[in-house]
Amino acid sequence: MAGNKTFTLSKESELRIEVGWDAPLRLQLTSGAAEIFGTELPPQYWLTFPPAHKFAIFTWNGATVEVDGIAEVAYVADETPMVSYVNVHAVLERRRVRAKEASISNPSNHSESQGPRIIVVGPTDSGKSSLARMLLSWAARLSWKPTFVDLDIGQGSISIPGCIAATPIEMPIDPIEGIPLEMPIVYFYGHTTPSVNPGLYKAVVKELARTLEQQFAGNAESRAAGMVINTMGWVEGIGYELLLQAIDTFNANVVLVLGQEKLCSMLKDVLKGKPNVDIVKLHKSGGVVPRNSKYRQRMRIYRTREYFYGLTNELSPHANVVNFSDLLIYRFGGPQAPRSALPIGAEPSADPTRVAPVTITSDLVHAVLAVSYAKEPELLLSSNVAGFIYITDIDIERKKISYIAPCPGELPSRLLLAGSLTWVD
Ligand SMILES: Nc1ncnc2c1ncn2[C@@H]1O[C@H](COP(=O)(O)OP(=O)(O)OP(=O)(O)O)[C@@H](O)[C@H]1O
Repeated sequence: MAGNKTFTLSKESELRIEVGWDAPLRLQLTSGAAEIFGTELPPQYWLTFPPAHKFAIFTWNGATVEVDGIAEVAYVADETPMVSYVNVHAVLERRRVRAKEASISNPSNHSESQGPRIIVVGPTDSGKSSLARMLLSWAARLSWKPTFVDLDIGQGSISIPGCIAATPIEMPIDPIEGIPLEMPIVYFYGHTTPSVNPGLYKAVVKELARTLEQQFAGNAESRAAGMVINTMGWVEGIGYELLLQAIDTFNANVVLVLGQEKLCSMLKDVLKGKPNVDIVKLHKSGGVVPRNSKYRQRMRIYRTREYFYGLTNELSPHANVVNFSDLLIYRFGGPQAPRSALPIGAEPSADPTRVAPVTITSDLVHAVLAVSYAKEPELLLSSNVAGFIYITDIDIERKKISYIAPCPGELPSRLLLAGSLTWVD
């Protein structure tokens, strides 16, 4: 599709758009009211969407939208699962109101004043992130500040890939800029698939849950607003095991299962002993665009680039050179004890969460490292991270490391974590 085009949307329909890879696309709402994943569009205002963006403009009561530019795909669909999604939102809203009332009438009872803890599960490309966004934005439009937890290390939307993170959502999510990056709580796993070190993945999930639990205990407002947890699309084998762990660790009480009967019945069966957990099956939207591994890889690069340079290159990252001795780099899952060092008969067991120092070699060039808030190496697992740097050069002779950081000045800590994440400018 090329040039300007006006789309007329009738009640409860949506315009689905896929922006091409080569150029951005502009659009404006010319009449009526419409929203993108729960966030209302400003009227008569041109919005520019970057290449490869895929989204839907949904209207409850009718709207017209003018599109300028080339879209790879643009069509109107009037069959959507949006009514069922908003019905879930209405139930959640009542629970938040009840929790808030309880926090006023009985402030010491933390279980009654706990709002809904929703976890969105389903296979890859079932629309989990989009549904999580809608639920968060609809809640934020009603002045709640729900916490968004993203456990998807492949396509993380709060931090960079390889991390799990949480952040309060205080405003409807910007359809272009996404989740605001202000002060999220980020834990570093270091790889983009959990199978590299499932034990570590479980441990960082636990750490994030522990930190959030502490925050909720002291903040009645965010406790009542509850949380929305987005998960990975891996629902078989270890992936399924990790889902169950997440439901349990975050004490989720609403499990929304997108588009898979089998997963829903498995969860109902395994969670039948927990009557306070509601499991709700929802239809996947026909608009969800399946993404292949190449696209996902490209989006990961895009996301890391955005961290260092900003969405529109508005950040200017800083190059620094330090001595080897200025930085202490560790990695998790570090070396298991050799058999010879074990008591006779004992089997070597690698602790997936044990940290080991990393020897600085040229192998670290292009590595993305997390800067930890930990005060000592033993605390690396339980500490969240302040941000990331990437290594541009290692001078073995002069023992110097060159790196790029998103902001100037000294790093907040000299304890860094390495995984398998890399970035090439
Ligand atoms: N109704 C829709 N119309 C058009 N595009 C959509 C719609 N719903 C979702 N999308 C797009 O489809 C893609 C996949 O959706 P989404 O990210 O929500 O799925 P997911 O299940 O979270 O994926 P993952 O497998 O990464 O976990 C995204 O680019 C999203 O913006």
